[in-house]
Amino acid sequence: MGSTSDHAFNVYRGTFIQLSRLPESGSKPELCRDQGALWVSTADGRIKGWDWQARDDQSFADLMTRSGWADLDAAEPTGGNPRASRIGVRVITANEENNEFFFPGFIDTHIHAPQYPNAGLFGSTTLLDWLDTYTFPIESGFGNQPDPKQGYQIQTKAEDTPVPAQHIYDQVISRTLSHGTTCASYFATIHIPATNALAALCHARGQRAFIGRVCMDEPKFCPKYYCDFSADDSVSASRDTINFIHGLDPSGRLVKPIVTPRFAPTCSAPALQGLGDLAAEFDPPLHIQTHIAENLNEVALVKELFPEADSYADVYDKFNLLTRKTILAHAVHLSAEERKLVRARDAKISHCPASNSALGSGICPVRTLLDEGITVGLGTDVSGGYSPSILEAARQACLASRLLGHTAQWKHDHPSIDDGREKLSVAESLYLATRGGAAVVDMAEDVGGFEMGMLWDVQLVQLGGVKKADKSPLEELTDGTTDLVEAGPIGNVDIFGTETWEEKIQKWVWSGDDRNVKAVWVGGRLVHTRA
Ligand SMILES: O=c1[nH]c(=O)c2nc[nH]c2[nH]1
Repeated sequence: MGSTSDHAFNVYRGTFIQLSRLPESGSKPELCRDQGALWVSTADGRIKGWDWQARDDQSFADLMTRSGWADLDAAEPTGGNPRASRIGVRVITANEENNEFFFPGFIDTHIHAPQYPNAGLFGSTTLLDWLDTYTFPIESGFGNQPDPKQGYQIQTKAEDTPVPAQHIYDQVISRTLSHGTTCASYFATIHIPATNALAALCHARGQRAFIGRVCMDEPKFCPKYYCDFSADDSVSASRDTINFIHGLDPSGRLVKPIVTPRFAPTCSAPALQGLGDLAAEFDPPLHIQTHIAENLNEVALVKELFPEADSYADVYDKFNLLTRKTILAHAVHLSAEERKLVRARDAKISHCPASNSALGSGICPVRTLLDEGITVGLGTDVSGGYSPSILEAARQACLASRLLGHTAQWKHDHPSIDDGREKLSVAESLYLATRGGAAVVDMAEDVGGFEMGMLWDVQLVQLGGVKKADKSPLEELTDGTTDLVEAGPIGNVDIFGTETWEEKIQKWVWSGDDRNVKAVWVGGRLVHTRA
């Protein structure tokens, strides 16, 4: 928020639901609910306090008076304390009647923005043929057409960005915000202008983002029409986008660069080395993102391409790409040794269950990762994943975990345990979507919950229909009224008035979507409202 705001605080009123912090690895998060008022500074978009006593109108009025605040949108206060002598605030209310609540914004720790037009298009492909059939062709369109004689040219001027690329990126941001995603770690393409355009759009639209220019220089694997010229080009083109993003947002308050070797098969050893060095050159070191052990054929290919490495994870480690600021997408097929290495380096994992099912990659053993103390968040992995919704990713994480116990690997690793502990609860999946994701992008102190000083990266969720009468919908039904959603359905989550608040959250996870997201804020700035 800039200093141009006409008021010092926004005061949020109603129900606030978040996940508890985990006291130690292996412990399980719980859903926590508070009711009352919480205030956020318009100067820095951070939470400055709350009052969980201020639940009813009278105690809220007392809080306003005590704090010397006046609601700028209300009629002139009556009584002996005129508005002129008070500080103006704006009050935003989550309406209890309509099952509204504030919830931390979702964090998408792995999404390919240029692949969005392909969301839902994958046929029966698996990773390696999917890349050739769908992915490289669409990504290559984010630069100008290659010269048939000279091959692919790295475009460096902003005006070289094809118009459709701008439009697609704008749509990705609109769509992810509408699903409550306040922060995303984006893979762009190899093109400098289009990568910069994605960063500029996130900055202008107010979405927190990590932006990575994709590096891929290995001619043995990359198609001729979509490949960096050389390892040096991979590094210098990345440096150009990093410089652009640092210029765009010098404080890194909203948008940050992230070094992005696509994955080991597309990168030569000199490129991997150069990118590891590039990330380490900055103070603090830059974030890094890549893919790892998504698919068994990919794992075999890496073994063939890097025979000197002990494992896939070791390839990245040898080039200093396994750091505490590294996001490894997928990690479906890591060995126990590799998990130990990932844990030792404190690298993070983006679990992408929708993609893993869509491309038939396998079932990531999330419980094992968590038990071993590895930090995990959720990724949509558009367009290996078909949906830009992290709520869908949370749902798919729960479902995939329910199949995990049926796999030969799980049975082999846990021969005597059959207690269903591999299953992720709704609370755990929402933890991965919020606090887990925050830890993956190294922002656990800043986003993912409602703690003092945290940024107001939040969604306002609404469930059920908007109530017309005072009666609960169930009472209306027993009265002979048959139309439960007569007063206006809000998505697929029907609330009958008999549910506990925890049950409402379960219903949201299993049946909710963007229709339930009424408003979204990032750093205190309103960035989306439902039409
Ligand atoms: O899901 C994936 N999406 C990609 O674009 C990709 N590239 C390498 N490995 C990948 N996996």
